[in-house]
This record gives sequence, structure tokens and C-alpha cells, in this order.
Amino acid sequence: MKPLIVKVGGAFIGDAKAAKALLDVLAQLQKSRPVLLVHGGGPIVEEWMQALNLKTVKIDGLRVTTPEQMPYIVGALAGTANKQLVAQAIACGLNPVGLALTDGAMVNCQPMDAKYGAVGSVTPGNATLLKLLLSQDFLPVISSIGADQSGQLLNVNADQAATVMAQLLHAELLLLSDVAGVLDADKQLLSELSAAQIRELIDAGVIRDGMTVKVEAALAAAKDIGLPVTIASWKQPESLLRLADNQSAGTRIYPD
Ligand SMILES: Nc1ncnc2c1ncn2[C@@H]1O[C@H](COP(=O)(O)OP(=O)(O)O)[C@@H](O)[C@H]1O
Ligand SMILES: CC(=O)N[C@@H](CCC(=O)OP(=O)(O)O)C(=O)O
Repeated sequence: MKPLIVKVGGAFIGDAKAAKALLDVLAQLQKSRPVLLVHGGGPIVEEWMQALNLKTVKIDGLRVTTPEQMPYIVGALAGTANKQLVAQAIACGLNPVGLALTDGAMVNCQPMDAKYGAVGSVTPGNATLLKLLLSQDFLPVISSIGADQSGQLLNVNADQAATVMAQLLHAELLLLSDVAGVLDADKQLLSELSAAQIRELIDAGVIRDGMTVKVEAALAAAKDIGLPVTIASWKQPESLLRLADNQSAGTRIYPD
């Protein structure tokens, strides 16, 4: 069976109850298929920036990452957020291995436009390490910190990181957020979206901010792997069991 990649971000990181509920579901799913967890942690980074009196600037939903901020962003995402999830997974009886995009050459990472600072874009790399871990029923828990060929650390948007993992492993992808899925102008859930509808909703300003990055990443993955990608909420993890049964939850993004 195809591996399942679940991406969590936002307020999920740091919400112990939500983490337990989701990790219990992942433990169920792992009985029938390989599972990977990719995570962000924008709000933790935000907290650290505020505590340190450092300014946050975002362009197109991406955090402008200065050399001064980088050590804290790495600490918050690859350190605190990653190890917290690993510890919570242990408590749920899983066998997690905490990783970043830097490990096992799993991706190729290059700096994006200089206006973003140390922000990376990624393409699929080598799947050997991940396949080895999945073959032994480990749960890879992957943060979105990467590095380029010169050894420079780069901050990668976690939705983009999850997309590349799906491309690398030809896996099914679930992007979980704090909303039920993509909402229309009247805040109603859209159960499916095509590329053309996505363009219209972005142009009309209905899809904005972090959701723009998320739907674009979902569309790129759907096109590449030839499977719909689901955007749903981590607040209803039981809906993931429905998805495993091919029933709908959240918003399904179709390749065309
Ligand atoms: N059309 C939309 N439908 C749903 N959420 C949207 C939409 N447009 C913008 N958003 C915002 O995008 C957020 C999710 O993106 P983001 O904060 O990056 O999520 P995460 O941190 O979980 O990756 C939602 O909480 C919501 O505020
Ligand atoms: C370049 C960029 O924007 N990186 C993100 C990485 C974390 C992330 O994506 O977290 P969520 O999934 O919680 O949004 C950041 O620094 O916030």
C-alpha cells in the first residue's frame, strides 16, 4: 500500500491533547500502511521571535528569514517542535525517529529569491533512508529545516516540505490545518477543488496567506503523483480513518 504522509502545523504543535488524538489515529493507520509525519510550527517560531524582540516579516505566506533569526528558527522547529512530537509519539506507543530535511539527502534544497533571506525551495532527493525506516515500522517525524550544498541552513515552508516527501515516495498526502479545509467566500467548506477553481479563488482573494501556499503545494503534489491531495483539520483526527476508507473529509485537491 502507498505510504501516507500527514503534515501538521500551526497551533497543533504545542497542543498535547490534539497531538495525542492524532497520534493514536496514526498508530491505527500504521497497522495497514507506512506513515510519515511532517511538521511545521509557525506559531512556536512566532512566540520565540516575540520573546527575543525580533521582527516577523512574511512575503507570499513565507517567513523572511534573516541570519540573526536562523538559529532560533532552527531551534524552534528542528529542536523543540520536532522533539516534542517525537516524545508525544513515544507516549502513544509509536516508534518515532526525529529528522529534518537535512538528513539522508532526502531532498535537494536551494535558496529561493534573496528577498526571502535564508528560505529554501526543495526537490525530491534520495528515498533510501526513509524507505529503510518505513520497512522497519519506524515513524519518521520530519521538520522543515534543510541545507544547501554549501552547508547553509535553510528554512522551508512545511507544506512545501510535505509535498516533496509525497513526490519522493509516491505517497498519499494529507495537509492538516486548523480549519476544516478550504472555505469559500461564505466560509462554507469546499469538498473538492480543481486547478482552475483554485486560480479563481486566489485571484478573488478568497484563498489568502498560508492557505495560498498550502493549496499551491497540494496542487503541485496532486499533479506530480497523479492522486488527489486532501486539506483537512487536525481537530477531527477520526475523519482520517474515514479517508482511509475512501470516504471524504476536508477539501480534495484534484490535479486538473
Ligand atoms: N479560503 C480559505 N479557507 C480556509 N482558510 C483560509 C482561507 N484563506 C486563508 N485562510 C487561512 O489559512 C490558514 C491556514 O494556513 P496556515 O496558517 O499556513 O496553516 P498551518 O499553520 O496549519 O500550515 C487558516 O487558519 C486561515 O486563517
Ligand atoms: C519559509 C517559511 O515560512 N517557513 C515556515 C516553516 C514552518 C511552517 O511552515 O509552519 P506551519 O506549517 O505551522 O505554517 C516558518 O518559518 O514559519
